[in-house]
Amino acid sequence: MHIKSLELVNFRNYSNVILEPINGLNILVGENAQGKTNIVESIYFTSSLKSYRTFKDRELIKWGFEKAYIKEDIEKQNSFNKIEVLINNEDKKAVRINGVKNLKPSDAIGMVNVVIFSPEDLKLLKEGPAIRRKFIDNELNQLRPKYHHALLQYNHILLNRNNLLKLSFNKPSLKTEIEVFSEQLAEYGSFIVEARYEFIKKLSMIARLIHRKITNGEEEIEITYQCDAGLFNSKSQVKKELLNFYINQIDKDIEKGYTLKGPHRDDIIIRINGTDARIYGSQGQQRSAALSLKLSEIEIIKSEVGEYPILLLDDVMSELDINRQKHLLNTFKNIQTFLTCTTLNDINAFHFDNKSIFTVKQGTVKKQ
Ligand SMILES: Nc1ncnc2c1ncn2[C@@H]1O[C@H](COP(=O)(O)OP(=O)(O)OP(=O)(O)O)[C@@H](O)[C@H]1O
Repeated sequence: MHIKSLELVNFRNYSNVILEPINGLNILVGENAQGKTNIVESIYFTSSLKSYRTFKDRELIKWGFEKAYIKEDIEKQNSFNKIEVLINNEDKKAVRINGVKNLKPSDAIGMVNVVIFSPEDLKLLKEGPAIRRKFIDNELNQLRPKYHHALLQYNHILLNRNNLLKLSFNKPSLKTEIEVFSEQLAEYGSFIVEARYEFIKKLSMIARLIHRKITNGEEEIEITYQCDAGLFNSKSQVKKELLNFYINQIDKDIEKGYTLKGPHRDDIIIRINGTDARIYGSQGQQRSAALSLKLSEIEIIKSEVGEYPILLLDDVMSELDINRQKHLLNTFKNIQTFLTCTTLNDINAFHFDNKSIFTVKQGTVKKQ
C-alpha cells in the first residue's frame, strides 16, 4: 500500500501543499519547527482519524482559519482510493471516501494502515502500562473496526460506572444500576480481552524471531498478556467470568469511587532471557525490545492485510545506534516510508536506490 498524493489545506502550518511521494523512502529534511512532523501527523490522521499528538482536532487547523482539509490518494491491493477529511473548529470531522459523502469517521479507519515510530515509542518498556495498552489498541483499532467500537463503548460505560460509584457511597440503592453497567462492561470487555489475547500471542511469536536477529541470537524475548481481570478458564466463558469479576469487586469499587480492575488496567509482560525487561532491562535492551515490537507490528499488518503498511519514522534515527538503525532501514526496502530528520547525515551512511528527498521550510515542501 502506498500514498500517491497528499494534499493539505490549512493543516497546522501548511496553507496549501501537495506532496507526491514515491513508493520507497521519502525523506523530509528541514530545520526544527518547519513542518516535518505535521506531514507525518496528517498521514497518521487519515489512518486512525485522530492525531497522536493531541486529542483536540481543532489544534490541527491552521491558526486563524476555521477548517482544515486532508486529501490522500492511495493505492491499496492494486485499487485506487481517495480519502478526504474535513476538520472543523468544533472538533468535528467529515469524511469522504471515493467521493461518497457523509460517512462516519469510523468508516475510514483501517483504509490506510500505518505504523509510526517516534522517540516516544522507545519508552515502550520504560514507562507505565498505559503506553503499552496504547500500542496494542492502536494496532487493533486499525485491523479490527469492531475493536475500535468496543473500546469506545467500554471507556464510555466505564466513565458512567465510575460516576455512579462516586455517588454510591452509603447509598446501597444504586447497586442495581452499577450491576447493569457491570454487565455492559463485561459485554465489551470480553471482546477486548479476547482480541488482545490473540494479538499478543501473534506478537510474541513474531517478535521472538525479529529480536533474535537484532541481538545476533543473544536474547530471547517473550511477550505475555497480563490481564488485570485474571486468567480465563475458557474462551466461551470470558464474558461470564468478567461479569462475576466486576460484580465481586463492587463493594471495593464503591469504597474507592472508581472501577479498580478490568481490561482498562491491562499490560503486557516483556521478558528477555527470562527476566522482566520492564523492570530489569538495561536501556539498550529496552530500546532493542521496543524496536522488535515496532517491527513486529509491521509484520502483523502484512500478515493480516496482505500488504505492508506505510511506515512513519519521526525523528527516530538519531535516537538509535548504528546497529539498530541498520535493522530498521533493512526492513523498509519494500515499504513506503516517510522519514523526518534535521540533517541528511542521519541517513547518509546507508545506500538506497529508491529514495526521494523533500526539503521542508516554513510550511512549504520542495522536492530536491
Ligand atoms: N495549528 C497550527 N497553525 C499554524 N502553525 C502551527 C499549528 N500547529 C503547529 N504549528 C507550527 O508548526 C511548526 C511545528 O511543526 P512540526 O512539529 O512539524 O516541526 P518539525 O519540522 O517536525 O520540527 P522538529 O524537527 O523540531 O520536530 C511550529 O512552527 C508550530 O508553531
